[in-house]
Amino acid sequence: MTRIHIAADHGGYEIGRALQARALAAGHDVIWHGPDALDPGDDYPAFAVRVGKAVVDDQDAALDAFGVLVVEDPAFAVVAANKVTGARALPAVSPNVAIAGRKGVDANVLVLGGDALEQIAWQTLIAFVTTKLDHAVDPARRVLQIQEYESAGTIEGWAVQLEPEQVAVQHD
Ligand SMILES: O=C(CO)[C@H](O)[C@H](O)COP(=O)(O)O
Repeated sequence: MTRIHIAADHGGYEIGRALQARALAAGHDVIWHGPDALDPGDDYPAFAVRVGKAVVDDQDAALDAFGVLVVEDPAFAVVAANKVTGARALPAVSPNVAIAGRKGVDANVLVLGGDALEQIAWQTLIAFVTTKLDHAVDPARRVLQIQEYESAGTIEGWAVQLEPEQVAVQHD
């Protein structure tokens, strides 16, 4: 069962709640990170950081977890979520964009726009949580380089070299 941490600010509240309901109905372990009700004055950074941190904590504990944020302009919340060490948030307007983000950079937080059609947003979410990082040296090495900078503060050290046998075994 995939755990989905989800939140929305006032720019995406309705779609956020709709996606929460659909994910629950589909059998996922869904955790809503707020707000409790539509608040036209709320601010996205707290939701973005909460969701990013919850996902990273779960992934560090080897849980299958993803984050979903729904806001008016996804780019802003992407910036906030990516301040969490270990978060790799990206905006996606379609399943294909979500799939590319999962395959290319092992993205773990999906940021959707509140003006998205519910059905497209749902298909994008499902594509995101069911696609894996490409089992290839290049994307794996690049994710390791990002992680190297996050943890060591350098971008040219231990993670630059990666041989094919060092890529983690893919589990389907
Ligand atoms: O897009 C957003 C975050 O990424 C917010 O939903 C947006 O900034 C809200 O702005 P406003 O209060 O002006 O409606």
